[in-house]
Amino acid sequence: MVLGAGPTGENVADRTVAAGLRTVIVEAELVGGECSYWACMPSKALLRPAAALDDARAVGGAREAVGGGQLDAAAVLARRDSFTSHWKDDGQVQWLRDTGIELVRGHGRLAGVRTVAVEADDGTERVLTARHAVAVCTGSRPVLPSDVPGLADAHPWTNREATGSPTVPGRLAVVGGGVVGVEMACAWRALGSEVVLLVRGDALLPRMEPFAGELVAEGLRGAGVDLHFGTEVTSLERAGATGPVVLSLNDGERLTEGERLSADEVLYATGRAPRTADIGLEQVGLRPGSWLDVDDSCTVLGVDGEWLYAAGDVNHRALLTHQGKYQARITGAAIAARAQGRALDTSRWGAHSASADLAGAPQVVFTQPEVAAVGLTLAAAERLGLRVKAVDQEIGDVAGASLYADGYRGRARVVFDLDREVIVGACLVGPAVAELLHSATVAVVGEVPIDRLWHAVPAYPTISEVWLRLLEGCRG
Ligand SMILES: Cc1cc2nc3c(=O)[nH]c(=O)nc-3n(C[C@H](O)[C@H](O)[C@H](O)COP(=O)(O)OP(=O)(O)OC[C@H]3O[C@@H](n4cnc5c(N)ncnc54)[C@H](O)[C@@H]3O)c2cc1C
Ligand SMILES: NC(=O)c1ccc[n+]([C@@H]2O[C@H](COP(=O)([O-])OP(=O)(O)OC[C@H]3O[C@@H](n4cnc5c(N)ncnc54)[C@H](O)[C@@H]3O)[C@@H](O)[C@H]2O)c1
Repeated sequence: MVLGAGPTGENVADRTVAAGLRTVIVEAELVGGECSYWACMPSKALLRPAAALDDARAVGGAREAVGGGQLDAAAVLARRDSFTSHWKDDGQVQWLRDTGIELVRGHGRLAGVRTVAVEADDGTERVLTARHAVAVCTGSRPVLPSDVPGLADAHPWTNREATGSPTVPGRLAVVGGGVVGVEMACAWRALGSEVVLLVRGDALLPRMEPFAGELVAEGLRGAGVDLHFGTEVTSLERAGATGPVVLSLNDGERLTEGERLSADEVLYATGRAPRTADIGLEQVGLRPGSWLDVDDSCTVLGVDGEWLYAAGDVNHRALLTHQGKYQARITGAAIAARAQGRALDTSRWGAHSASADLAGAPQVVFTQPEVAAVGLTLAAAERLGLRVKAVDQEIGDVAGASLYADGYRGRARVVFDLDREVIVGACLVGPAVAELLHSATVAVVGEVPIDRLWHAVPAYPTISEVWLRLLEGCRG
């Protein structure tokens, strides 16, 4: 039985059905989860037109064709709506049906060993007991600070409004310099909002290589985003239900109107919390509201009998759709193996070990410029005590990049393990680097020795030729 039909839950169910196990999936909202309706898909649908326009503007000849025109915001929002299927899940429900997965709609709560009670919208309850396993895939929700006066009454945007708004706000304040903050600042600025990005710390994307945040900051400022570091919101006040919201700031740098800022909407992009407050964790001896600790097979720790699994955002290993789906494949394989009485292979890179979560989870930040990263940063590798060196390369020096965009600006870094002679991390920043990332993921996850990578020849003249310079740097 699977609790939550986001991308992770759907994939666990797909794998257990494929293994011949009867599978029920329980969903409280829309089949497809946060990713399909209020996260990955709509946010990328909002960002892609801006990137396409920037790409055209960066190429002489094409630049003249598009001129100084702005995005057609209504058309972009309509295209976004089509990517969310207008917030209807008929297509995904049909996929469940075609795959042989049974859907039970309602809010599920653990009610004992292998047992889930599902409360339907009309208040009726149905109790289901699984033969083999329950996989909790309930995802995460936005977390807002609890100590900022006026925040709740200001009706702040979370990721749901930021990806689903039917209109473009005139002035948008964004709080938080993580991935949601920078992507949404980029998207709404391109759609015509005046955007102020308020960052508590002194850098964007603090978990990535420092140059990633620096180049994204430069890109945002170049696009007209008003970016402030060292700035905290101390209180908010919304004039009436629909009037502007006034933010009081503890301001590292001076803003307009002394230390007060007025905006039509304010987006809080300040991180995620697990959706576990009301899923019956207390029935199995766990603390409601906590992230679910799992081992590498995604089996929940602290619950006897190896029947409870947790995959996707809810286990806090890597809050990314593709890693959730990867964990789902591992979880499905583990459930099937245990159901068939087979031993698990939980060795590193084994069939039942989500090893890549920690060693090789790739991520793309779809700003202009894009950021694509996998594996360890230099700082993280050093913290682990690895003997490493960083090899840096300006991507614009590569012929393929200069053809891609006039004055291409971007940087790449690989982190090279001097003892094992393999690449343990890579970070690429620049236009169109997202599609280069899988080459880096294969190098990191495959632990391909530098002597063999030397023979992996990138085609001329592509941006991938940056690999030649990076490999020379590793060897030199
Ligand atoms: C704005 C934004 C943009 C993002 N962009 C990207 C991106 O480009 N790429 C990327 O890889 N990741 C991205 N992410 C992260 C990505 O959305 C998550 O990692 C992903 O959605 C996690 O999938 P999941 O299946 O674990 O959880 P979810 O997608 O959250 O799905 C969980 C499901 O469980 C259901 N559920 C919860 N509790 C219950 C219950 N008690 N009973 C029944 N059902 C329940 C929910 O209704 C939901 O449908 C983004 C996140 C945000 C906020
Ligand atoms: N393209 C992608 O892959 C993508 C896009 C969006 C989101 N995501 C995933 O979703 C997750 C959530 O993203 P997110 O940006 O909400 O979280 P995040 O943890 O990446 O960033 C939140 C930021 O808000 C700051 N912050 C926290 N509390 C604050 C406060 N009270 N005031 C001001 N700043 C505060 C934090 O210091 C942090 O920098 C991420 O872990 C990411 O993996 C992925």
